[in-house]
Amino acid sequence: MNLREKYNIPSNTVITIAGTVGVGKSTMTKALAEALNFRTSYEKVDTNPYLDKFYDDFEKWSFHLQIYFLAERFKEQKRIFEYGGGFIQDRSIYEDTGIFAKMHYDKGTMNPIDYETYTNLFDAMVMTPYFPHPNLLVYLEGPIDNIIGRIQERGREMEQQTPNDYWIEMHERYDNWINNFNSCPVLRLDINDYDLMKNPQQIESIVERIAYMLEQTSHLRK
Ligand SMILES: Nc1ncnc2c1ncn2[C@@H]1O[C@H](COP(=O)(O)OP(=O)(O)O)[C@@H](O)[C@H]1O
Ligand SMILES: Nc1ncnc2c1ncn2[C@H]1C[C@H](O)[C@@H](COP(=O)(O)O)O1
Repeated sequence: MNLREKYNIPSNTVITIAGTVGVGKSTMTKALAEALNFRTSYEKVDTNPYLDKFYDDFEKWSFHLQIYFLAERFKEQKRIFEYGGGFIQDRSIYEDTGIFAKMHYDKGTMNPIDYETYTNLFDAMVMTPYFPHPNLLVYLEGPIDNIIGRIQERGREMEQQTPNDYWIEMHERYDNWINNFNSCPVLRLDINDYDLMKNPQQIESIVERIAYMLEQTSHLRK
């Protein structure tokens, strides 16, 4: 019996993992998908044709990058729907607009016309009754110093070369964003409360908490 069966998690569940860059979403996505025998939907970083250019020149490339991410996530959304759920998704679509696009608009590195075009497109695509929201958003959070340490250790050059102020501002914005988020149920996990790299068996207690949240919010399922 796998953990999904043990904790009575419906096989069509969709769980999205959210949190700032480097907090551990991909690691959590992999561990949860293995534990629950679910499919994964990862953010493609290595094959993203805009990401390096974006970190080199935010102003020039922020609109292109947002459009690219929106298209990629929408395709993934369609794939999840076609399989009938049973997915762990690495980063939610909500963060694109709620964190990244907004942050660059506020900083002046995404121009107001591009921002309006992007948010109109996002709202038309996502904020419709036809868009299936995930059953649960697992939000990973932790101290900014640990997170910057992980970004440095992971070694994506463009992120390593980005000033720490960028990560600090993003971290603060995430805090505000999650406190006001209400598009689907949320389970918050502090990265200091588990270590899936040293103790992979800790995934069971996380699955247990996920199962509890899903049970508590089961009336929201269609
Ligand atoms: N519990 C942990 N302890 C130490 N390092 C971790 C832990 N979880 C993830 N990492 C490391 O932190 C870095 C960022 O993790 P990752 O899962 O890629 O984050 P994200 O997908 O949120 O950007 C990776 O190098 C990963 O190996
Ligand atoms: N919507 C986005 N806008 C700008 N940058 C983004 C967006 N979504 C992801 N990113 C960046 C941030 C990181 O450099 C990589 C991957 O994110 P990660 O949190 O490491 O999975 O893409």
